[in-house]
Amino acid sequence: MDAIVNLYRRDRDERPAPQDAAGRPSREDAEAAVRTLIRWAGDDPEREGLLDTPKRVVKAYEELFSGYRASEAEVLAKVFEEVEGYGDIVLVRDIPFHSHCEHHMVPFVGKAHIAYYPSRGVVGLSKLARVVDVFAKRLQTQETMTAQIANAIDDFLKPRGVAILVEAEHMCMSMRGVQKGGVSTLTTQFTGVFREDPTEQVRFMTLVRGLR
Ligand SMILES: Nc1nc2c(ncn2[C@@H]2O[C@H](COP(=O)(O)OP(=O)(O)OP(=O)(O)O)[C@@H](O)[C@H]2O)c(=O)[nH]1
Ligand SMILES: [Zn+2]
Repeated sequence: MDAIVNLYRRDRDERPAPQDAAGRPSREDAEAAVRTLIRWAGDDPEREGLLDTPKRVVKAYEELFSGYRASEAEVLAKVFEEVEGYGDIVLVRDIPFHSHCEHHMVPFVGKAHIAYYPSRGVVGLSKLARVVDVFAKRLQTQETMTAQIANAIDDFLKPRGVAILVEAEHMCMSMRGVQKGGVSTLTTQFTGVFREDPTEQVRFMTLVRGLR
């Protein structure tokens, strides 16, 4: 388990800063690349219905991959130190997200469930959903995304522990390739008390699956 966590930490540390725009192609270059892909798919980028498509696709990419220009540090910067006697799990479940796998650049779509045990403070609940999007809106694997979310909350909040469950359907498995629709992939990451104490993991899973 430690080896896996360390792998992800190393992976995260060695990534080029996502905000670094050096070497980024121009908008015109990106639009030309879309025209090439349209031709590769077998259509004519000069026909009426497709004329504005490269522009739209590039604009959509700005939105779908906005995570490269977002920072978990900014999202999690505001910690409320006052917990006023609360010392149990905070769980925010069913956070919807959509991401793109780094293998095919095809969407994977699902939900994240995030819990932490506060120690020195809590964050606004929306920040947990925002931190999901920081990482979801980049190219990656579900495993990496799960680890990155857990590590970010661990690093910035310094809680007694973090537990994350991510469940998603990968369109690269349903729309192409093996063509198995409706398959769920579940990934988890536990730190601190959740990693050390299996009963806390069970409690987390029970709360995630519990009363609706
Ligand atoms: N572990 C992991 N695998 C993923 C994820 N997203 C996609 N994949 C897998 O990435 C693999 C890529 O396999 P390759 O053999 O290199 O590519 P491929 O020929 O397109 O594979 P097929 O999807 O089996 O057709 C596939 O097995 C995908 O199911 C992810 O988030 N995590
Ligand atoms: Zn894929």
